[in-house]
Amino acid sequence: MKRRAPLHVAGTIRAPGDKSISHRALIFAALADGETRVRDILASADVHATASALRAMGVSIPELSTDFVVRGHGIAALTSPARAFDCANSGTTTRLLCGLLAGLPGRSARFEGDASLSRRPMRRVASPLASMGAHIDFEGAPGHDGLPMRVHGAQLRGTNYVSAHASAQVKGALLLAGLASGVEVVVEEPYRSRDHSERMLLARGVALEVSERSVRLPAAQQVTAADVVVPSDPSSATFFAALAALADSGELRLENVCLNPTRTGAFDVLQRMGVSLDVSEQRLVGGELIGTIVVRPEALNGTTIEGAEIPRCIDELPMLACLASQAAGETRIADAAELRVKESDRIRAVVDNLRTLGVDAEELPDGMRIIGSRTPLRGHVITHGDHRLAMAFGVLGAIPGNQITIDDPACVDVSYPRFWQDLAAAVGQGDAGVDVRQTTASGAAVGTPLTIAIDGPAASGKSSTAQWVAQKLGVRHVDSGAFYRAITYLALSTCGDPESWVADDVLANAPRISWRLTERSVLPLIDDIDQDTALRDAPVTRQVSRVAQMLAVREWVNQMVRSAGAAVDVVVDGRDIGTTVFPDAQLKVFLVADSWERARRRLVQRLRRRPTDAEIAEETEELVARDAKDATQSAPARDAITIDTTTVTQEEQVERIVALARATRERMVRPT
Ligand SMILES: Nc1ncnc2c1ncn2[C@@H]1O[C@H](COP(=O)(O)OP(=O)(O)OP(=O)(O)O)[C@@H](O)[C@H]1O
Ligand SMILES: Nc1ccn([C@H]2C[C@H](O)[C@@H](COP(=O)(O)O)O2)c(=O)n1
Repeated sequence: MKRRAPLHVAGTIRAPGDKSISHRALIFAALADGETRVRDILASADVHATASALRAMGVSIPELSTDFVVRGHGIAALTSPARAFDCANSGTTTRLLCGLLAGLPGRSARFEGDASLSRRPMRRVASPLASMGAHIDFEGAPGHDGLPMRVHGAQLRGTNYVSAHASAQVKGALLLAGLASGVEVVVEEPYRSRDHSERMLLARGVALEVSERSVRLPAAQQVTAADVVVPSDPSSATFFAALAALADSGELRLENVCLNPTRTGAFDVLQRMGVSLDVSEQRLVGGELIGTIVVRPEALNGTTIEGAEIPRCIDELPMLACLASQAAGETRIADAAELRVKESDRIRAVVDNLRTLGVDAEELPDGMRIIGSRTPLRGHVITHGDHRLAMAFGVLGAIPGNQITIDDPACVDVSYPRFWQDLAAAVGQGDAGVDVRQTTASGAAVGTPLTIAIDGPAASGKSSTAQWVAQKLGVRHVDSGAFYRAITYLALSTCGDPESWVADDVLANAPRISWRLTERSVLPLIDDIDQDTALRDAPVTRQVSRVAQMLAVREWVNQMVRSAGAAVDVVVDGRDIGTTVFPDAQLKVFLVADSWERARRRLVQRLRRRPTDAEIAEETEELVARDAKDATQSAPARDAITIDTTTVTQEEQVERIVALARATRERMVRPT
């Protein structure tokens, strides 16, 4: 089938710093006694997790920027962190620092992560470390070998570890454990995995012996400080190489790309599929080969990707699979079972999404089979919060004629925060400031986020319904009332008599409030701690309406809520979400219920028993009084759909909103 409009791709892309090298730049700087200047680091969520963890161990690391200096004090000076490491979504942070901590006698740390990271297996690092004498406890359910885990550092024995997988994270963890305990470590792998650790350690005076499939770290090695310039990440550059390959005309120049041979498998695959790639300006910087790649479109053919090539392109496989959906013939990916334990089960997620879009794709135990075609692709992609899925399908969404929405475009922050702007620029949508998620050159909606506003009076069921709807749709939930409650909670202890509260004093506490995503819900944190129960207590509930009347506080909450709900599919609940906070929400619902019924539900929720009529009557009075205090900001938006829930079950109202959301999404993907 013919495309509706040609795709012209042009310009120069300098993809962000390499993620693997960025983590290691910080870690090796922390091991050295001296200053390390770090330039062009990837300042993404994953790398922030490593930086925070190292700071908590006493290393001086300023805010990440394009040029900064890390001051390490040597391995012996590393301390136990005062709080658990928040590894967020980062497997590299977890596995590498697990190795380092395990080899530091007398130190210990608890490792925590988000839901996706907590599902990922850690035994692959814990087992070889345990064979060296390390103590690692998994604190989750019995049999669960993921986070949370506690690592107790010890003086380890040397090891000669023969690994069943080619894994740079396992290899890196063992080398760090050996460095920390000063013992010999030999790691043998079935294929050569990424060798950034080896290159960087050699450049820092460590006497490593490296051969094709093994590395030997002699005992008692010191790491010296050495400046780093981080090259562009070839995994990130691959998205743009694929985009250029899919174009009808133009050429894209990818600058400063890391061409380490353990990382360039995807470029080999692209060439085999017929893509024209010219590599020039090659040079060695800090032990890494760097160069420029110019990509031009060509007719694409399917291929087979398997065996030793897999570790060299493991992170690029989602993009290569998406590219295969546009190539002539069949593409087969095998020997890649590792994909199932990445940020998502990337075999299942890629195949499911391709099939949703209309591609003939089949899941294999260790890979997938894809039959290419040029039929326009339509549908909604579920990323499971996986950055590489968002970007791979984002590239397909940029092809004219395709209509693809993406549930969580913001998850690209993990490795490529500027991805959507760079994509917009490459497909000729003007300045890098243009957001390709809104529309592409083809007019296709590429991940235009769906915003659902749920407003209504107290105890009408907003937050529980919003949370349930968000869960069913697989999108984010933000409870705006929780932010009013958080700032009220702090005012209670810092602002004296509530009668004399003024906005400036109340807002002085705002810097102590942040938010974090747990599962799918945004949680306000106070001094980094979740105070959920206290926020629902009577003292806060009694004063929160007063605070919610302060215009400056409303502005602050609106900003917090907008930042928590920006650029992702989201359900937000409150009083003025559809009118003020997200007036452009595509779906607005206003929940109402008889005040007696609302009071009854609130009491059931609070008392966990059937309330008496007298109790309900008293609670009804309080609710009505609260409604009056919140009345100014609580009117329904003109385009809101009002649902009276007095006589329906909560499940029914959730189903109704989910159906409305699906219909809304359908209209967004296929505008009439
Ligand atoms: N249709 C329904 N039938 C029975 N119970 C319901 C129904 N809808 C909501 N509920 C229950 O009512 C209680 C109050 O709901 P919820 O806390 O979500 O209200 P809210 O509007 O967010 O309240 P607030 O504004 O005070 O935060 C919850 O226990 C919820 O499960
Ligand atoms: N968008 C919002 C959300 C909440 N409020 C007010 C209403 C209440 O007084 C208070 C707490 O809300 P709840 O948790 O009970 O939903 O915050 C508001 O004015 N605007």
